[in-house]
Amino acid sequence: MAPRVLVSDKLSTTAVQIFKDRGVEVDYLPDVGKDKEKLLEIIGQYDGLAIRSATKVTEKVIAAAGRLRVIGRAGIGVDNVDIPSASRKGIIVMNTPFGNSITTAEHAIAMMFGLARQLPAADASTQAGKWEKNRFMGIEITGKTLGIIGCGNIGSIVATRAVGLKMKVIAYDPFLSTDRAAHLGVEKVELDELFHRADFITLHTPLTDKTRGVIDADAIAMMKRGVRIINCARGGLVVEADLVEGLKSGKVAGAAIDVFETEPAVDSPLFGMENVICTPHLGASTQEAQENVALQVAEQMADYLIEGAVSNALNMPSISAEEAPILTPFVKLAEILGSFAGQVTESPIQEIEILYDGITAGMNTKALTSAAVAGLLKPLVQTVNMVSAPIMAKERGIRLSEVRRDKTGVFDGYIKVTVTTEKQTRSIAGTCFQDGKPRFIQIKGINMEAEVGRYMLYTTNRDTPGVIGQLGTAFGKNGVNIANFQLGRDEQGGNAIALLYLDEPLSDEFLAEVRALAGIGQAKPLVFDV
Ligand SMILES: NC(=O)c1ccc[n+]([C@@H]2O[C@H](COP(=O)([O-])OP(=O)(O)OC[C@H]3O[C@@H](n4cnc5c(N)ncnc54)[C@H](O)[C@@H]3O)[C@@H](O)[C@H]2O)c1
Ligand SMILES: O=C(O)[C@H](O)COP(=O)(O)O
Repeated sequence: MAPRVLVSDKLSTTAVQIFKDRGVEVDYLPDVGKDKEKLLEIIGQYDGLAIRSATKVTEKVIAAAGRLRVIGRAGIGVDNVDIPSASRKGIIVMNTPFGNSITTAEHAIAMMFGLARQLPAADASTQAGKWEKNRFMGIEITGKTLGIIGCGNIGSIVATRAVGLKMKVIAYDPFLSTDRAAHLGVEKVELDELFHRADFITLHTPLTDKTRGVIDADAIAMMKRGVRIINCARGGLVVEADLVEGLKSGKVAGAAIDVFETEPAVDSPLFGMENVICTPHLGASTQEAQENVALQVAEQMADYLIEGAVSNALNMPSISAEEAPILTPFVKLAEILGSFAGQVTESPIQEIEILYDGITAGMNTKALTSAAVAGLLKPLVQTVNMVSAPIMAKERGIRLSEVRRDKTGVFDGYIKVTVTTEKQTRSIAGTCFQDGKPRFIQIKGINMEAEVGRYMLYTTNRDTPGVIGQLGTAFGKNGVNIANFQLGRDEQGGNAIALLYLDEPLSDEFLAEVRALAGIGQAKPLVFDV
């Protein structure tokens, strides 16, 4: 039976033609994505779902999708898809990470010009017959400072365009290496400095726990009077109520907003404000970008549904059918080791070395390395996957190396990920036991053996009596259950570490309490996709 795909958002009809040509049955129902009940009613009939940002693929939709095998996002952001739920159900989620980047960067630049010369308001006034030549005094952008928050695919394109426009470009992105910044012609700065110096600020990060509300009242307070703010990335990066206050006070001279806290945005306090430009999530809406993403998503989904080939998947490694049973647990292990390193690393990465010992040295280390790098980059680069991880590492100037060697220790084989940043070198090793479950076996050169849990806490301390006791007492006092508690140290009285496997995530307050305990060095909450 031919696989069947539902296209539930407005995609170029190129996608429909490709599905048909590849022998996939397709229903093009571009309004269904906005109709939650209808989507729930019909999703059970499909093997594939092709979407843009309007369709919300919630846990409920996934639960109703009895035969769904692949969700294809014709675009970049997948924050409208519940990926953990899809993964749990074995549904692949794929996107098209580069197809609309240029178009979105151009929209941000257009917004910048729109703000500088108040084009929408000047147009409306002129067409209303007012000829208000004195009302619309603009500013030049030449020589002005553009602050880019998030210098990935789109941010980098904005940067090069702005350099061409003779702007001074500064960027804040924890994953931007000094070399890459130099190559782009931008100055890498810390966030506070960006706020202090920028005349225009443009946002190009994913929406994560770290970036949510990055432009709030405190941030605005640090900015130059007369700053202009552009958001063509995700609603939620800017606290809209704080932006409104900033505009009212005159601190913010203008704002151009393509994405909103709630979409569709049919009502907003920003609407009608002086020098505010709003567009309805149009960043990716050009003929060229829509052709790119529609063609690519349809080809990728057909490849998978017809041939089982996987590309640009966010939750699935590219592995052949034969090697899958042996490799899959080690792919998961590699991703977890990378994720551990990524979550504890706070400065730009220069080098990643992955050591394959014993049986792992004979495996498909390309897939394992990709999984480790994807795990490492994922906390910062939402769209990274096993296919794109090595390219993204390269683009960011990160040196990547593999070392393979015969079995050296008690384990049949293990993987060790060593990350060198501008500040330090850190390593983490793990293996899989017969049960296929990943275990951490060494952190920063200290041996230990710890299971991997969804919520974990990693702490460092000096090996002195009482530190661990206080930690346990603090957990008891706060009613947070510890499922597993593993300790390790390099020598008596030396450096010690602890890994706690918790039943629930820690609150910020409790984490602050842990960090304040006497003797505790670092205390880092970790989350793993297990
Ligand atoms: N308006 C639209 O229609 C439209 C179109 C395309 C993409 N987007 C959105 O634009 C955003 C960027 O897309 P992209 O393709 O450039 O993604 P990307 O993954 O290539 O780049 C994101 C960058 O953000 C950086 N980053 C992550 N956390 C950060 C933090 N806390 N502070 C500063 N930088 C941080 C990452 O290091 C990375 O370099 C995404 O949210 C995407 O969904 C919007
Ligand atoms: O993340 C993206 O690719 C953009 O937000 C585009 O969204 P759209 O496909 O709904 O225009």
